[in-house]
Amino acid sequence: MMPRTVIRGGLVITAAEETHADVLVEDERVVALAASDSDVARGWTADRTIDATGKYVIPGGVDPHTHMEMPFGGTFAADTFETGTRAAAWGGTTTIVDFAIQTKGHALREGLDAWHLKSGGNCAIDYGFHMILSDVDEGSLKEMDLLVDEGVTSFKLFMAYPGVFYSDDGQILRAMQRGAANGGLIMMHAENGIAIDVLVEQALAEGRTDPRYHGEVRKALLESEATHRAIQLARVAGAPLYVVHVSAEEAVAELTQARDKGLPVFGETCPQYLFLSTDNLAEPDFEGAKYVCSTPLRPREHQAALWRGLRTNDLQVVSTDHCPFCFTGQKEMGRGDFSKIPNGMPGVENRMDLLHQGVVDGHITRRRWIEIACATPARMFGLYPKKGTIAPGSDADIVIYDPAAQQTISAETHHMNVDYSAYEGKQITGQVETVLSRGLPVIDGRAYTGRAGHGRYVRRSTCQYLT
Ligand SMILES: NC(=O)NCCC(=O)O
Ligand SMILES: [Zn+2]
Ligand SMILES: [Zn+2]
Repeated sequence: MMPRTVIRGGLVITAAEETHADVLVEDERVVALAASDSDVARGWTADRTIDATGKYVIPGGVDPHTHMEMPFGGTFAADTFETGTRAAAWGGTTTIVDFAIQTKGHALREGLDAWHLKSGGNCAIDYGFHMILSDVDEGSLKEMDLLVDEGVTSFKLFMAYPGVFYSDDGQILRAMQRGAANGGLIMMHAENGIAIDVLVEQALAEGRTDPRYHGEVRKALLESEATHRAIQLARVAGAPLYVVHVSAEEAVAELTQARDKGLPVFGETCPQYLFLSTDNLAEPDFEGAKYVCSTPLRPREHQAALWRGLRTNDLQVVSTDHCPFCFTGQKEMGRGDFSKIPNGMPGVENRMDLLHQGVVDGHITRRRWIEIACATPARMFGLYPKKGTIAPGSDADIVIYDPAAQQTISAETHHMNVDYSAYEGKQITGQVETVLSRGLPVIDGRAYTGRAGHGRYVRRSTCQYLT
């Protein structure tokens, strides 16, 4: 007999509906939902019953943008697949899609194999990969086809970071054309890196070396210019486009304009852009380094445009871009030169809670919370309905969420392998109570009960958001 779990009495929230329903889980899957007061639900027997009275029963979060152990800026992101996926589970995320990296001059396959080695047997929750293209040439274009067939169905390109990940417009166009043919979705880091490097050089030459200048040189106009250019290139290629970590109001406007034309252009933002600002980058005593990421944090006024974009579906997804570097020893590499601060921020544990706070604050509805954090990321990256919803046949990736719990975010209590929290002291209404990953309790009444190696690699299908 397969182990059976019944979750009773909660409010089941999916992107499509909210219902008072009991959920029957058999082994790794959801097998049925039935109204909590129905004879059908009452008739279910189970090995375990979870009482969700007064709680939300929501799909596990799908975070489609993380960088565990990423080599970047002369160091490595501080979370391993083991620590990072455990922290994700604590925060109610049950699937991540991380980025395997092609090293310049090397095959995509080499990069993908390396990421499988790092992650295999170490993850607490399920995971997939996108591929970062650092070297678009005939060889890597051909390899894209093979990767799509293997479930790596999305490819990130960079208009930023010349000499590291940067691709020029010709390379971008070629990759987009290939994506249009093989179904691979192009994800774009849209910032004009060539112009930014000029401004970095000028700032440093004038002695403007503090973390806040990271935000000043990476101008909103250079994000919107690159976003515009990426959209036009995608149109020429006849390819859909997904713009990652959108932070500038002007970039949202580019996406809105494209979508108003009916173009298949999508945008993602991250909690740091919704809750933090250049005020954080300007914190004294080099504390601003904690908030250095790219695209950068923007002045507070941009936040309203991002929330609006999430409401109007001009932005479809909220990921974390989790790329943690410790303040001590890592962020400190950039004392006296902001351009040497490793770019990236921690957040994989905080996303579901911060977005729930967005519900409490009236920015989005409960269903929209689930849509942007679970269902649409799953659809966008070919994981739906296995992930991102609670329905018969879906993986039993389920979170029991207490909407009334009060918590204070802190590095003292978080589970990410990083020595600070970007949201230190922030009060949140709502907290994850129990998390099932394919039926297995990985967080059980706020205790960790998962294990490294439970998480499986997921082969993804191509983007389902258009269909
Ligand atoms: N975002 C960031 O600052 N670091 C991670 C790499 C990237 O996504 O560009
Ligand atoms: Zn990026
Ligand atoms: Zn990233």
